[in-house]
Amino acid sequence: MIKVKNLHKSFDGTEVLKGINTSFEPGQTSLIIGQSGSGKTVFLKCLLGLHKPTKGDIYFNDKTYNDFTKTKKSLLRKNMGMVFQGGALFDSMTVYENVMFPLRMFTKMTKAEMDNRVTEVLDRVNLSNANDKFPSEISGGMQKRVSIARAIVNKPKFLFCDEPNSGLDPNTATIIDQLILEITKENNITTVVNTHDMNSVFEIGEKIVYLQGGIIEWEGNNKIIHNADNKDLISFVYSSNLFKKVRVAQQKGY
Ligand SMILES: Nc1ncnc2c1ncn2[C@@H]1O[C@H](COP(=O)(O)OP(=O)(O)OP(=O)(O)O)[C@@H](O)[C@H]1O
Repeated sequence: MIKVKNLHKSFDGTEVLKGINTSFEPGQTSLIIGQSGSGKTVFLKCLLGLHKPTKGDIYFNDKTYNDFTKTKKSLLRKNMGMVFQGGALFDSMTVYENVMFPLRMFTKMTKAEMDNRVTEVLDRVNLSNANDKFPSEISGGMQKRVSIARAIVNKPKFLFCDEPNSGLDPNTATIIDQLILEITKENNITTVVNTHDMNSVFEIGEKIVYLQGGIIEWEGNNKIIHNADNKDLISFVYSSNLFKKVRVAQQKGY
């Protein structure tokens, strides 16, 4: 569970986040959406502890970063998995080595234990045949699956995904969305996804936070978004003719 209380973040006196209050539940995929420059990345970086809030607090199971000693902060970070926008795989390492990397860095597992865990997660993301391949030898969708495997190999309690579908075709994007949703449920992870992908909003938007100008303008889920009374949100989500038709269908209860 993550609770965000009155979160502010400024850079050189310019306020980017202007008092965010929200929470993210375990076992649920929560999406942060909003126009370019609305503060999504800054918000995600605050959650990850990469930006220190100017004001306000973020609670991870009732503890804030401020409550923690250096050792406990690194323990918390160990409990966080991150899927980066571009995948951020190490080009010089095989798929297997990429996924093993966090275990080598953060645990004292034996080689046999690491082998078991890496095999388990690669199997989970349907990549058991790609162990010896390098990132340049696999498709973008497979790279994203490796990135997800690497993010969950340490059994994190919190999973953060920055634009996990960028650069993927719609079919592959749906597979990645479903994988994130399933892994969230199977492991009861608190998952927060930063996305521009409106398909994801409808597919996995169990909670949706709409940021505009550094504040939350609307919050809800994919079952009620078609009835939102926020004009900016509606024109943002249902911008294409196809999605306008989706909204009409949703309002008719299809
Ligand atoms: N390190 C920084 N220093 C100064 N300003 C920053 C910094 N990081 C972000 N900003 C500013 O904060 C604002 C919000 O940026 P942010 O990257 O969070 O937007 P975003 O919603 O993620 O946009 P996009 O969808 O295009 O990625 C922008 O005006 C940006 O210039």
